[in-house]
Amino acid sequence: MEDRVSEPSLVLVFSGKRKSGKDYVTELIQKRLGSDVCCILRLSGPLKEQYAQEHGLDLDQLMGPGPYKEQYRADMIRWGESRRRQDPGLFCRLASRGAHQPVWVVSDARRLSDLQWFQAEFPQQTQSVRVQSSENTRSQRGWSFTAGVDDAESECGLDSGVEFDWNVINEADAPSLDEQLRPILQLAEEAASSSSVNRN
Ligand SMILES: Nc1ncnc2c1ncn2[C@@H]1O[C@H](COP(=O)(O)OP(=O)(O)OP(=O)(O)O)[C@@H](O)[C@H]1O
Ligand SMILES: C[C@@](O)(CCOP(=O)(O)O)CC(=O)O
Repeated sequence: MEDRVSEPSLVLVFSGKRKSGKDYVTELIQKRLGSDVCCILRLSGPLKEQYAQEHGLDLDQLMGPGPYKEQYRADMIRWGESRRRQDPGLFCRLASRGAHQPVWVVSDARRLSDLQWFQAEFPQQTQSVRVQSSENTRSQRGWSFTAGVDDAESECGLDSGVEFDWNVINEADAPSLDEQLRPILQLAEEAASSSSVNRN
């Protein structure tokens, strides 16, 4: 693996629908664990970087939560799919370049091939996490159904056929995120401390 500094002790692979809160939840995990222990890997990061460069777009806005990226989403999906057809692990590999923390949080798996890549590379360490929110809640966060996006593989590729190790309900009337994330954070802390023992 090019540029990999060290093997992770735990890889948490997150997926969820648009505006389910994948970024929000994964950023909360990183905040709780600290950025020395936990890095966030966005598979869409290298994809958006290259897409922005080729199309002369504003990368910061493409990376953010606002409406800008939605104008380009359908075309970015097509563009990314053509790259993935040539090399299904491309964005997984690029996103994990240089990651050195013991806990990796992959914020945006969308296809079975994304999850399978991490499971194949790190069979002992990989756990899958699904973030769930109702359509009503997602709409309040700015989501509206877009044909060609919300009914395509990018949004539906992990809807069935996967038994997630963890499910997080990101809703106001669900138990607090801190409460739901407690066992995951505990696992991550154990993984991080076993990695520091092994490294010393
Ligand atoms: N539990 C929460 N409390 C408050 N705000 C939230 C919560 N979850 C998500 N949000 C807000 O909802 C919006 C969408 O969340 P986020 O960007 O994390 O979703 P996402 O699944 O990464 O979306 P996408 O990939 O479609 O951009 C953001 O503005 C975020 O701050
Ligand atoms: C193009 C794409 O990477 C956009 C992801 O954007 P975001 O994670 O929703 O901000 C989706 C995809 O890979 O199909």
